[in-house]
Amino acid sequence: MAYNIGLLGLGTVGAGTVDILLNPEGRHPLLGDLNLYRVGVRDLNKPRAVKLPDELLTTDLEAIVSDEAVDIVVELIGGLEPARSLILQAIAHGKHVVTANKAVISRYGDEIYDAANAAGVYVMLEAAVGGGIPVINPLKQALGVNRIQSVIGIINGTTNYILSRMQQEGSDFGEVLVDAQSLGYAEADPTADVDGWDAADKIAILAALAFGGRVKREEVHCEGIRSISAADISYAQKLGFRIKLLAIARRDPSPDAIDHLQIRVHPTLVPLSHPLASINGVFNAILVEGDPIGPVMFYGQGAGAGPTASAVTSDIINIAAILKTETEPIPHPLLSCTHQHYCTLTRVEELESRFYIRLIAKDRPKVIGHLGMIFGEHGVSLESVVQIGFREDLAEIVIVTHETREGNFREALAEVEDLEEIDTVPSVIRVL
Ligand SMILES: NC(=O)C1=CN([C@@H]2O[C@H](COP(=O)(O)OP(=O)(O)OC[C@H]3O[C@@H](n4cnc5c(N)ncnc54)[C@H](OP(=O)(O)O)[C@@H]3O)[C@@H](O)[C@H]2O)C=CC1
Ligand SMILES: N[C@@H](CC=O)C(=O)O
Ligand code: NA
Repeated sequence: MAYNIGLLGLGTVGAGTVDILLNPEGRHPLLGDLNLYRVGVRDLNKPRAVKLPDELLTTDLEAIVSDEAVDIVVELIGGLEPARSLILQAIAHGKHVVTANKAVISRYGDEIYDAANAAGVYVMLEAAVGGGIPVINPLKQALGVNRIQSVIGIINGTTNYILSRMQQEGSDFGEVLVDAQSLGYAEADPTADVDGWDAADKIAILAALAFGGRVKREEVHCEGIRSISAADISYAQKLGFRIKLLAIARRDPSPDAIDHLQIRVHPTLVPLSHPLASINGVFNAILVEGDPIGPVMFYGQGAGAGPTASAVTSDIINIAAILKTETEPIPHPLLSCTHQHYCTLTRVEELESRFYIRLIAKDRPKVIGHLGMIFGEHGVSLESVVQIGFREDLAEIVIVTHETREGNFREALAEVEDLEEIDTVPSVIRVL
């Protein structure tokens, strides 16, 4: 029995997927049951990384998702529209869907999964988080019996690649971003990577699976890496940290916030001894803590044609396996998504973190005393204060706080910024 694949998109991931589908030797025998039936693109004349017969390609994507012969629609065009509408149309026509599109799923997952459940079809998304790393299906299946306490990850390959090269070579941000784009890691608009939105989409998806409730993507606090400078990377190194863009989801430990989740994305100083500190380049890693399993870490290539296509194709064969073994496919309880309620997210001011602050101050007596006093008045205790560099009559001061409520820290910082002796506050970064 052959299952017809309608592929939408033949860019980086689409071409990687075709490469696996057309070269099944030495891979799972179920690949032999798949037939690449139609491929939808925007521009028929564009040079392609894979060679396909002309008659397979079309610019009419709606015809693919409504074609009776298509069994599985694989959406790899990216972006919100027309991806969302095409996925919904595919579902309405009874097609199973595989997608790598975290932007669509994190924003319209409720609509898409409601439609899929009503139609009795699957929407699979292993490639949407962590690229080739199996993390979605393990959260649904192998870790499903655990009470998950936290999910902390480096889940954007582009920013990890940029930060790693800035760390290793002292390279310039813009120059490394161009390399990440040419290697196929970055989104069509790399703003989504650099400003943390891509990681926020992904942690919203992981949190929904880990904690069993829907997450409103717009409530996820998100900061990117544009403001990270070579100076911060170097000071962090001297203080025993690496700067990483972390995506964090955990249960709120406060007794006043039962059932609340803390979900956020921001650059973070990670202690060198922490397992996430040594994840470099396009590699991603996701550290999950559950009860009773304890810590589990998933590690691998989080972007790029081949690794992402591996996840896409594994979802396709999962669906093919179900189609092959079940005459009347019913939503498989470990593969479908059925949660209905929305999780409550803790406001960012209530979060507890340590902070790294780099200040440029006038080099005068009592400056450090004033800083200590202001932070102290807001209940923010300082772990270390180092006056590191001098520039004419200015001093560079690097402070690391103890764990503190973010709201208190922000109030203190606003007062510090108003001090006559403070020239600028170039960096404020949370510390893990
Ligand atoms: N690149 C990566 O490493 C990863 C990407 N992803 C996700 O995978 C998806 C695809 O990404 P990627 O392969 O990098 O994207 P690309 O930009 O490389 O490819 C997009 C493809 O979709 C086609 N396309 C886009 N819009 C339309 C449209 N309106 N009508 C018809 N065809 C269209 C393009 O056609 P044409 O070629 O003719 O322009 C192109 O073939 C995205 O959701 C992305 O977030 C997930 C994990 C990793
Ligand atoms: N642009 C993304 C691609 C995969 O999701 C990344 O850099 O991680
Ligand atoms: Na994955």
